[in-house]
Amino acid sequence: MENVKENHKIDIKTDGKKIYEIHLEDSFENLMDSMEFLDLPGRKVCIVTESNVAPIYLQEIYKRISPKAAKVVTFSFTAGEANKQLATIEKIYEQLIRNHFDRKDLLVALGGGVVGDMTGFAAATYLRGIDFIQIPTTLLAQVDSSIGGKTGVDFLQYKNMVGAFHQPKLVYINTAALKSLPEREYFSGMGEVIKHGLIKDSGYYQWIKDHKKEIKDRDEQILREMIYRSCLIKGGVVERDPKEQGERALLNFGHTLGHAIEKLKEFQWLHGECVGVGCQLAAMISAGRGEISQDDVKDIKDTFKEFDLWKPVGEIDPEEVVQTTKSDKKMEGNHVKFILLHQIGEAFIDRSVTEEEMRHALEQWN
Ligand SMILES: NC(=O)c1ccc[n+]([C@@H]2O[C@H](COP(=O)([O-])OP(=O)(O)OC[C@H]3O[C@@H](n4cnc5c(N)ncnc54)[C@H](O)[C@@H]3O)[C@@H](O)[C@H]2O)c1
Ligand SMILES: O=C(O)C(=O)C[C@@H](O)[C@H](O)[C@H](O)COP(=O)(O)O
Ligand SMILES: [Zn+2]
Repeated sequence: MENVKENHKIDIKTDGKKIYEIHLEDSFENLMDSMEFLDLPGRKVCIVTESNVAPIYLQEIYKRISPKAAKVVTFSFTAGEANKQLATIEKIYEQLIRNHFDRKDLLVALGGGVVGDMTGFAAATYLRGIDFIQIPTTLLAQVDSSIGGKTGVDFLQYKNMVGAFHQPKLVYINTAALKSLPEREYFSGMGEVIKHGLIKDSGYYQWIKDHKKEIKDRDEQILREMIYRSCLIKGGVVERDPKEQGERALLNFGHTLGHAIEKLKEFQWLHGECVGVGCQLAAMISAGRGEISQDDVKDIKDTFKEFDLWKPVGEIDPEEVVQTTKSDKKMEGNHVKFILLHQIGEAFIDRSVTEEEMRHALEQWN
């Protein structure tokens, strides 16, 4: 990975070849410069967004793209994880067919991770694959979901059960879009940010702790540095292992139990909140094995708590969590794929975590 133009751009490469750029901006002013290479005059564009984002940002994005493209249409669905499902994908296909979209046309994902995952999946599957770009508008999407090409939907409320790897052609991040993000959603994004520090970079984890006040205040410089550092971590993993053959599984830290809890709470707790809880539980299991200390666990819990990433997990039956985990796609035969910590900043894949260890962590939760 290479940093160019004073941290405004990050190149994502696989096998030494650039596949796309992440542009880190503080407005939408440079969007059309960033999209120049996409040769828009010969292409139709469908901007996919949802009911909370559309009233704030759709008009501006539409106004910028429409003079440059052959035609621009929009598609907006009702916001929320509950709509991250095949029924919404079908409606996107309908809009594309109605407007005669062909293989050279382009989708634009304008929104958070729900929009990004579904737009990417529609792009991966419509006519066996068309191009798409990401314009992420939540912290979670800017640091994590817009990068790396994991696209898909939930099925029977099991997370991301149906999907495809399909990389975007561009990720355009406007950090100013986070000004309108509600606090709970902003803190949810911190679940993935803290995860990045815990699995890959203890210095970054320490930096997050040292700057918690500025992060909470959404200080522009600190926010920019944080998003940049998280994009480097996520992008680096994706470059080395784009299709999750090995290292990329580390990005699943906190997701084994987190996804089960997200399902059992019927998406009332946000993805980043469940990941935060899942990271804390995985830290407890790591400590139970003597990998990290109880002081580390306390430190990790305190850090998540700073961003309201603690939930009353005790209200869920531990047995249900364990059983739900066993129906998730993280099962390999009889073994659940778990990510644990050797130390803060160093994660590893483990396939030997027992039901008893999971249950014990859930019962000890406080
Ligand atoms: N593909 C990946 O690699 C990856 C990584 C992490 C998470 N995810 C997925 O991402 C999803 C979570 O993403 P999310 O947290 O962005 O959720 P989200 O897309 O539901 O957005 C969160 C909320 O913020 C609102 N919103 C979005 N941008 C806004 C803005 N700028 N101002 C005001 N409101 C705004 C949305 O309408 C929504 O209510 C989950 O489905 C998760 O599984 C995918
Ligand atoms: O990019 C990845 O790889 C991740 O695992 C990032 C996660 O934060 C994200 O929630 C992802 O969608 C989880 O993927 P899944 O394959 O466990 O459903
Ligand atoms: Zn996640």
